Order: sequence, then C-alpha cells, then structure tokens
Amino acid sequence: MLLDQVSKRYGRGPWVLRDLTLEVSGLTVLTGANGTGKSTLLKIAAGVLKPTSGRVSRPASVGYVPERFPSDVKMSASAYLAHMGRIRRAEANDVLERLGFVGSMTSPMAELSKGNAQKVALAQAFLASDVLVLDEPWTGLDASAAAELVSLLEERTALVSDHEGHLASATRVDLAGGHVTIDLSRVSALDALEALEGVRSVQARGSSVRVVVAPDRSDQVLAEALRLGCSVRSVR
Ligand SMILES: Nc1ncnc2c1ncn2[C@@H]1O[C@H](COP(=O)(O)OP(=O)(O)OP(=O)(O)O)[C@@H](O)[C@H]1O
Repeated sequence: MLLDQVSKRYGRGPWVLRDLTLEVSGLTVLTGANGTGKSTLLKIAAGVLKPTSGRVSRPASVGYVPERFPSDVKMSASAYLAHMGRIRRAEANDVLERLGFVGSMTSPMAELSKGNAQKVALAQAFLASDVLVLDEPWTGLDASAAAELVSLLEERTALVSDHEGHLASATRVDLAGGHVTIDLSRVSALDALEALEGVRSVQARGSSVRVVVAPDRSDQVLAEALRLGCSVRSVR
C-alpha cells in the first residue's frame, strides 16, 4: 500500500496532514501525540476518508478496525461475521477463538462488552487477505488477548496505531508531535505562506499573522517568510 504526498484538512480548518508519503510493506506502527492525525491517516489508508490532495494505492482486500467500532449494531456477531465473510469471499477465521471471545454469538452486538465487541471488530478485519489498517486495536482487550493480537500480526502487512508500544520491533512512523508558532507582521501574501510545506494553519490576528508549522519545517518557513518581506515578531 502506498500513500503518496497525502494532505488532509477538514473544511477550511488547519492542515492535519501535509505531503505525507508512506509505503506499507510489512508491519508498520503509527505513533504521535493526541491530535497529530493518526486516525485521520488510518481512515485515508482504509479508504473511508478522502485526502484533500495526494493519492493512495491500495490492494483489493483491506481490513479496517476504526478507533470506535460501531456499538449499536443490531446484528449478532455470528450474522455479522458471516455477512463480512460473504462480502470478502473469505473462509471463517479462528481469530475470535484465539482472542478468547466469551460473549454471545447470537445476541445483538450492541449487548457485547467492549472487549468482546473489539474482538469481533478484529475478526472481521482479519478476513481481509492483503492489508490491515488498525486504529488502536488493543483498546479494551485483556492481557492474554493483547498478547495474542501481537502474534496474529506477525507476518502480516499492516498499518497500526499503537500508543502503548505493543509492537516494539515493527517499523515506526511518527507523526511529528508538537508545532512551532510564528507571529509575523507586514504580511502581503497569506496564500504564499499557506502553500509552504509544513504549514498547518495561517490566521490573521489584527495587524499580525500567526503561522503554525510542523517543528521540522520551521526554519524553512521562517526563511521563506523573510524572503516574502514579512517581519518576524516571535517564534515559540
Ligand atoms: N471530522 C472532523 N472534523 C474536523 N476536524 C477533525 C475531524 N476529525 C479529526 N479532526 C481534527 O483533526 C486533528 C487530528 O485528529 P485525529 O483524530 O486524526 O488525531 P489522532 O492522532 O488520531 O488523535 P488521538 O491520539 O487523540 O486519537 C485534530 O485536530 C482533530 O480535531
């Protein structure tokens, strides 16, 4: 799976992702502080959200576990997994068994405990044959299920957010946490600032303009702002 120069902003809001290129060919862990865009990136990778710009090439069969698995599903676990198996043209797997599912297979899934519902979410994702996209998949799992999930992921191609560090040896991609705030005056070209790589938002505030930048791009943005004739009031 390849994400090529992917950028995302919600409406006219700040850029959440900017020019992100990522190839997922083995087990890849996504890390980053709260709000850095992990769930956004995973939704884009899974195809449930469109990037604002950039391209995603994904194989035919992608399994996805969202951050919050729908909790109000009226179907039973058994009916739901049979349905997903038909859609995927996949044989039933032993994931529920391996994760130690102890809920009812025939009651509405809305009645399952959080951990058991998460095990159903994982079982349907593992029906996919190519790539897995899993958003904090350990949520709600007990210790033995958590360890079993680590071994289920061995040898799979997967993009997984994992802030608890379950997958210590996987390839890591860190969505840079934090930001640098640059206050500028004498700004004549807001659009030119906004278009710079690493810029997450540009806001006019009275006579100054506040630019929020990814930490690894702040020097380049400062240099470009000076070249555009801006005065720098503060950087923090
Ligand atoms: N539907 C939405 N509409 C507007 N803004 C959104 C939406 N979804 C997410 N955002 C914003 O995008 C940014 C990234 O959110 P996202 O949920 O992708 O981060 P995250 O890294 O997964 O966070 P966490 O670790 O807290 O789950 C946040 O500033 C969030 O407010």
